[in-house]
Amino acid sequence: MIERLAIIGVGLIGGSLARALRAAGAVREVVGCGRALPNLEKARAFGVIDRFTQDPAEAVRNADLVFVAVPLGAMRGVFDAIREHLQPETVITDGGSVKGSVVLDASAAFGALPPRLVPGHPIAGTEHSGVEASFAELYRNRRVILTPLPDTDPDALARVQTMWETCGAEVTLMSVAHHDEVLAATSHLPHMLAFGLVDALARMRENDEIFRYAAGGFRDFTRIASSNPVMWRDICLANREALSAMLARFGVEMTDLAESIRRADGDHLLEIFARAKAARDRSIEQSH
Ligand SMILES: NC(=O)C1=CN([C@@H]2O[C@H](COP(=O)(O)OP(=O)(O)OC[C@H]3O[C@@H](n4cnc5c(N)ncnc54)[C@H](O)[C@@H]3O)[C@@H](O)[C@H]2O)C=CC1
Ligand SMILES: O=C(O)C(=O)Cc1ccc(O)cc1
Repeated sequence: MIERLAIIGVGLIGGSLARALRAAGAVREVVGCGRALPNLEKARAFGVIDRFTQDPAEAVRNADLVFVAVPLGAMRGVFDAIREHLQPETVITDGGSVKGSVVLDASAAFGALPPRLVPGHPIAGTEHSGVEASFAELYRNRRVILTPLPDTDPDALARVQTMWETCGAEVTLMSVAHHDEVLAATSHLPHMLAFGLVDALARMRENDEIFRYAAGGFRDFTRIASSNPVMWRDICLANREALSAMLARFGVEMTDLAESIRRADGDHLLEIFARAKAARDRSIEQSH
C-alpha cells in the first residue's frame, strides 16, 4: 500500500499510473503537481488525484513515493525543486522515454544519483496527451523497463517493481545504455519515420489531396505522427547519440531499397520484403 503518492506531471503517463493504482486499491492519497491549473483541476474532477499544488516541493512533502512524468526537458528543473524536500525514505521514480538523460539530470541536481531513485520507462502510451487521455488499463500486459544502477537501493527497486506489477505490467531490468539503444531502434526511430513522412508529404503539395487518398497503410503507419511535438523534441535531444546512429543505419537501408527499385531488381526486393514479413509475423506471434 502506498500511503501518499506524489505525481509530478499529471498527463497521460502520470494520470494513468494514478488511475491504475487507485483501481487496484493500492494507494491511499494521490497528490498531483503540474504547471497548468486547468489540467490539475480536471485531474481532480476526474478523481485521478485527491488534491494538487503547483509547487513540487509542497507536492513531495511526506510522500512515500514520487513519480515524475514530465517531458524530458523539464526533468532537471523538477529534481532541483524537490531536492531539499524529500524524506530520507521517499522512493522516487520516473516514466521518461530516455534513461541516460534522466540519470544525468538527477545526478547533477542531487550531486550524485540518490540510491532511492529508480529510473523507469513504461513501454506503453498513445499519440494523445494530457490527463483526459489517461486510463487505468494503459499498463495492463505491457512492459515496464527499470534501469537501476549499482548503488540503487534494492528495497526502493522492489517497491517500484511491485507498483508496476500492481498496474498489470511486466517489469524487465536493463542497463541505462542498453535501454537507450534498444528504444532508439524500436520506438524513437519509428516516430522519426512517421513525423518525417507526414511532414514531407504535407510540404509536397499545397492542398491536402495526398491525405484524402491515403489508404489504410498510411493511417496505420502515421498514427504516431500525431504525438506531442514537445515530448518528441525532448526525446530526440535526450537520446541524440543512439538515435543519430539508428537514423544513419536506416538511411543505408533506404538507399539500398531505392537502388534496387531503380535497377528493377525484383529478386532483391522480394528478399527484403520476405525477410521483413517473417520477422514481423514472428514478433507479433511472440507478443501474444
Ligand atoms: N506519451 C507516451 O506515449 C509516453 C510518454 N512517456 C514519457 O512520459 C513523460 C510524460 O509524458 P506524457 O504523460 O505523455 O505527457 P503529457 O503531456 O500528457 O503530461 C505531462 C504533464 O507534465 C506537465 N509538466 C510539464 N512541465 C512541467 C514542469 N516543469 N513541472 C511540472 N509539470 C510539468 C504538463 O503540464 C503535463 O500535464 C515524458 O517524459 C515522456 O517521454 C513514456 C512512455 C509513453
Ligand atoms: O503511441 C504509441 O504507439 C507509442 O509508441 C507510445 C509511446 C511513446 C513513447 C514511449 O516512450 C513509449 C510509448
